[in-house]
Amino acid sequence: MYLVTAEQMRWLDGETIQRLGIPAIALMENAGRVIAEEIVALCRRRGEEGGRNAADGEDAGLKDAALAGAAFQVSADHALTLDNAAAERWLILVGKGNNGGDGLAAARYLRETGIAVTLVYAVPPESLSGEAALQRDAAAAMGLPAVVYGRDRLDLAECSGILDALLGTGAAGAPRGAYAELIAAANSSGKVIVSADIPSGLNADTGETHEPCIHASVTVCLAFLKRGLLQYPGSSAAGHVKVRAIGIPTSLAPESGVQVYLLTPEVLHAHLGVDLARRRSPEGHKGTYGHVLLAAGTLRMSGAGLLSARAALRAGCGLVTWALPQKLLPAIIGSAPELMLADVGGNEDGTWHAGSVSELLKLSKERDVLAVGPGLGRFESDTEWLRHLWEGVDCPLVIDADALNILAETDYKDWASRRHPVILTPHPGEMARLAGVTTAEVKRDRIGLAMGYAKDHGITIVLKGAHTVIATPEGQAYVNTTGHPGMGTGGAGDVLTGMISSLLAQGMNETQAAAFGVYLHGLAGERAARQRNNPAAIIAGDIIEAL
Ligand SMILES: NC(=O)C1=CN([C@@H]2O[C@H](COP(=O)(O)OP(=O)(O)OC[C@H]3O[C@@H](n4cnc5c(N)ncnc54)[C@H](OP(=O)(O)O)[C@@H]3O)[C@@H](O)[C@H]2O)[C@@H](O)CC1
Ligand SMILES: Nc1ncnc2c1ncn2[C@@H]1O[C@H](COP(=O)(O)OP(=O)(O)O)[C@@H](O)[C@H]1O
Ligand SMILES: [K+]
Repeated sequence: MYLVTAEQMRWLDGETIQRLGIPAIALMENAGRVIAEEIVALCRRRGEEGGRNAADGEDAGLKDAALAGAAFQVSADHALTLDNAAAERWLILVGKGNNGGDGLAAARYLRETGIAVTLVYAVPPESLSGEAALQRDAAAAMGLPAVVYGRDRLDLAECSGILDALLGTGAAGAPRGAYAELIAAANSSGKVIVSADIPSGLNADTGETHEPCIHASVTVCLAFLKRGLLQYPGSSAAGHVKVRAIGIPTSLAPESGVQVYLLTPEVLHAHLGVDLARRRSPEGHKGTYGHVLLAAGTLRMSGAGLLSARAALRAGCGLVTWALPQKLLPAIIGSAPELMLADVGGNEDGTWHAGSVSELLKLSKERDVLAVGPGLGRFESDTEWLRHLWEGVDCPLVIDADALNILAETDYKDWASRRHPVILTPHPGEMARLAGVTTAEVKRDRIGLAMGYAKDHGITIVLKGAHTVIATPEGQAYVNTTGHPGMGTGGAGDVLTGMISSLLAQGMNETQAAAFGVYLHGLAGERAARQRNNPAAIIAGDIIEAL
């Protein structure tokens, strides 16, 4: 599934209208209809008590084999049929642009089901133009009651639900005047809110929420998923996002320049070529599945290295060598018997020493991936140490945690270019240091920032946190939705580093390994949570055990 910007969406609208010759009003009709269908579905879910609904009626009829086989049958448009329609009263908040037009079309379809609707114009209806004006006139001709905000009396307490069709992808800046007042009133009404396309007040590209922004229960996103709906806080404002087709062909998307995808099993398989079943050759042996070298851990943070190493093993690679300061050895021996340990010297206090680089370079010659960073800490000449690894290690590199902080302090673009790929796995704080911006700036547009950085530096970025973004040097991005806030627990990122390294060692390319690693990490987190009373109870080791 594609994730588009408002600009790409406008291009797609335009092409459908101009090249395909589909009138804009037809797209708006489709939009209105799918929005109405989702509202009806919502009313049906919450409202039914006793009595049969239309679906039950159909089922009962079909169960009667004699009738089903012989009798002529007619059924109504189920998607727009509602038994308890009389109990519903919806307010349709109508903006001046096409988003308002979608709302007006939806109002007509809702009225057809028997739901009482009242149009609430944010601006005088005379100021609508184009297709929205056509919808205004159709609604008026149908006799739908309408009020104008600020001119007529309005009591939100009298409704059973609110359709927010104030602002869509054409919005610029924070909602102004009547728009802002209506959004604030809708939010404080306590009524269920459905948003047309995006919650009004949301930046459709970045996911920033203006003050005020609608807090919807459901957002009926039209044609293509908007990037802002996948980025927090936009994701929270949108509620349950339902993407519905309105007649704009998906085949146009590649031409629009869209490069961002929702990370689904289908995208992993069909677009990235990942074998989700991870089939293995019957002849395979531990040498077939690759060997990860991990440079991680200090005496104080030995657990980070252990978590990464164990996660790498559980993610399926054949062998893991953990290179660690000598002082850690007595504490670690026996803690994971499946691991190989490599003593690389180090300082008396159990920290790393830059002299370890020659041993690491030697070890890396017989390994398929080098992962560096978890629990590494900082040490004298660590920049030169990392530079030697960057320039001298002849296999893919995964860089995490303190190794990212080392990179952030230097202009590594000046380092010799590498033959093999690099994956950086920052959380937003580390990303901020790398990009030289504040954490708030990273959060403002995670997708945009990760894409820009990855392309500019010729590396793969895994920007962690809710809805992790994987951005490639070629300018594509994938947004993950597996996982949950319970995974915000010490060491969860170390587990991810081990998993991505393991998938690389098994022969996946950097995009496959990063995307699939993130996806599996989230799924494992979900599985781990199901075994607890509360998702907050999981710890990083549980994620490994759930792999
Ligand atoms: N055929 C199509 O194109 C299709 C379009 N579709 C639908 O159209 C939507 C996009 O429609 P759109 O481009 O008309 O813009 P939209 O979001 O309705 O608002 C713009 C209006 O609001 C105003 N305004 C702007 N910012 C404001 C602010 N901060 N505070 C207050 N007012 C503000 C601004 O007025 P102005 O200030 O310029 O006078 C302008 O007139 C899209 O999300 C989808 O729902 C789908 O049905 C598919 C087919
Ligand atoms: N709300 C969330 N939803 C999904 N995944 C999350 C959420 N919060 C954290 N995570 C995941 O948990 C991991 C935390 O990593 P990180 O911050 O590096 O922790 P640590 O440094 O302790 O290992 C990341 O993979 C991140 O994406
Ligand atoms: K809206």
